[in-house]
Amino acid sequence: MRDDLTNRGYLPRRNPAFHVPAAASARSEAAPRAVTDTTGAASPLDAYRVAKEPYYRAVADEIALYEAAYSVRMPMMLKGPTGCGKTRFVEYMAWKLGKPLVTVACNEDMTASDLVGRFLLDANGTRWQDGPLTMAARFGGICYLDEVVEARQDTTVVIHSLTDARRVLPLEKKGEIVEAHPDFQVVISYNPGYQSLMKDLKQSTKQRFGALDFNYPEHEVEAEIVVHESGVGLDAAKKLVHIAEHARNLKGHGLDEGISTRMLIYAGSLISRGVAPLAACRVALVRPITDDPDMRNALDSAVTTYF
Ligand SMILES: Nc1ncnc2c1ncn2[C@@H]1O[C@H](COP(=O)(O)OP(=O)(O)OP(=O)(O)O)[C@@H](O)[C@H]1O
Repeated sequence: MRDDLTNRGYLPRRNPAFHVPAAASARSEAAPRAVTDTTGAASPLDAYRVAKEPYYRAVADEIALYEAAYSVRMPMMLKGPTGCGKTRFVEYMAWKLGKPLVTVACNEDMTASDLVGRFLLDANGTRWQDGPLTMAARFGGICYLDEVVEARQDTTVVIHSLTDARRVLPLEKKGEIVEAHPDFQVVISYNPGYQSLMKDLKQSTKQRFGALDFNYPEHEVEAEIVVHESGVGLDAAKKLVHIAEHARNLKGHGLDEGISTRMLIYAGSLISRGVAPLAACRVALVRPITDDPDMRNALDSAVTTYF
């Protein structure tokens, strides 16, 4: 049930910051494909397999481009506004390529040790615990740093030696240099709308990545996604997309960000469970994105145009 809800967008996939993907808990359906390190031992990344095919509706040639990038282990940057499908895409690609996916939700309190690892004290003394980046590098996973720009620049630089020709990670505290497993890849997500001079990636970080642009899909495709993910009918889904398009035109004119595909799925989910469309749109589309009374009125009247 939880997986069903997660796949339909009701439940968060990425909290806490360093997590086992929801799909991993439903692993029993797929034949287990053990991850091995170079010595052939089983790996802790087994828990990070995406076992069930995630629903992903391709919008252009992003799947082929990503596959080509992965074939040369090019680090990738997924650029686009919030809730437009970047995370779903990387989950789908990890499944398609049969690689474990280790996701880290970046934040400004994150330190390099949170990524790389640290010594822990337990009953038997101190022991080293790999962080998510080290684990993915050691055992060959895709490490997805979501909203990487939220991390401080001195944290982000730890990925530099892994994202150029060296493909190594020095663990200074441990006195070890980890050579990245051949399957290892770093993927970051980046919302260009949020960037400011104070908060941006260094050029020396950006230039280590290939980049794929994401945006809200065109009308028919977005409606198809909303139908699939929320269970709402196609007519209502199309109306929801019209409302979103209206709001997206107000970005920069009173709205910081437009209504995302994720929000449309929330609205569709409420409608498909019997909530009146006006109320569903207010709760899921209008109230979350603005507190400005005039803007709320403008969006409410856009809603009443369609419902
Ligand atoms: N092309 C798509 N195919 C299938 N589902 C999609 C697609 N685009 C968006 N979605 C749906 O929209 C929801 C939000 O997308 P997702 O979580 O991938 O956004 P995101 O771009 O990673 O957002 P954020 O930057 O906030 O993390 C997904 O859970 C999925 O249901």
